[in-house]
Amino acid sequence: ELISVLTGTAIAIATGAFWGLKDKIKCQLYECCHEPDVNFNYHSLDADIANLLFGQHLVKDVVVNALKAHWHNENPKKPLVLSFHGYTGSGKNYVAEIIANNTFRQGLRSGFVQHIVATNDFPDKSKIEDYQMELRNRILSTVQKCHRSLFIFDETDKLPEQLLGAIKPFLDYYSTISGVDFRRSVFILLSNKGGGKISDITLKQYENGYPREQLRLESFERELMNFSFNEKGGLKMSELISNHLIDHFIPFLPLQREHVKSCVDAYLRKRGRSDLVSNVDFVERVLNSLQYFPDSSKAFSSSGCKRVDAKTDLELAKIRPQFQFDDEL
Ligand SMILES: Nc1ncnc2c1ncn2[C@@H]1O[C@H](COP(=O)(O)OP(=O)(O)OP(=O)(O)O)[C@@H](O)[C@H]1O
Repeated sequence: ELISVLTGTAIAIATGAFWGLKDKIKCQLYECCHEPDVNFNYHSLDADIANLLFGQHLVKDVVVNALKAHWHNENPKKPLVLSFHGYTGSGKNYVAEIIANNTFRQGLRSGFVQHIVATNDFPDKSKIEDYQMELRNRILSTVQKCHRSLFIFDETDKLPEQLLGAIKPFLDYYSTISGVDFRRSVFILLSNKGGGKISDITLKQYENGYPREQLRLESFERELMNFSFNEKGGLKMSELISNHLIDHFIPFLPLQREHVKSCVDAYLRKRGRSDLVSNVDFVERVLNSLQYFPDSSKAFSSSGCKRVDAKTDLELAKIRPQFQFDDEL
């Protein structure tokens, strides 16, 4: 009897080792849904948001903690759904990318991250039914491969209502859909909706001379909910809201000149031109090549930090290289 117990144990160990080895080899070749390919790094996410993102204190407060709580919850009731709102160039896609980089080794290139851009992926209105099916299958098959998948819906405000309706069941409190458990995945909806309201609130704070860092999430959340409810075409969005499927509405504030300057500095460092960071004339030329609003105070950049790289490159191209100057002598 002892021999048979020992043999059984040896077989179990050998089988375990075999599967372990097989998994290891497979994961060397393909992406796997566990460490090190999928590993939420709370500390580096926190550090990245603190160091790389300028002027968005609310994002830092809410996003990092919401993700941390969801990731460490053994038994989440639903997927985490974050709705990012704000004007162009304020950092919505950038934050989604930072989240992907701190969760998946391959970042946005991971097979467990789906970046869905409404106007690009679903351009033809007459094909809505095909798109509905396609989108549903895309979501299902991704979560089937990894329950920790991340879905980024860019331009959610331009997503046809039928398509927004198609994703609704995935955001809901169901334990499984077609046998797939969605509760550990994360959905991030990006839109420009509410950008005007966010900017009004931030402008008022600015004009009253209070620091924007004093603005709290509550000042925006109700406004954003009302806005998404009432706006034309926001019907399905309002269904997501009334069913409490969106966990957090996160406002991206319009960026001030000082934040854009931080973007210019960061880009110069990335390009290996830290020497120009303290060159006031150069930095001012870049900043002046962007537009600001409103006319009265020019408080905010119209394109946030979006065109900073291109504008900085343009100014860099105008600088005559030193050696050329020497040559001419
Ligand atoms: N708050 C910010 N801090 C640092 N860099 C930023 C910030 N906002 C934007 N950027 C820079 O500008 C680029 C463009 O921003 P991003 O694509 O995130 O804007 P967006 O809010 O998603 O705009 P859109 O609504 O047009 O899609 C980013 O890749 C990043 O380099």
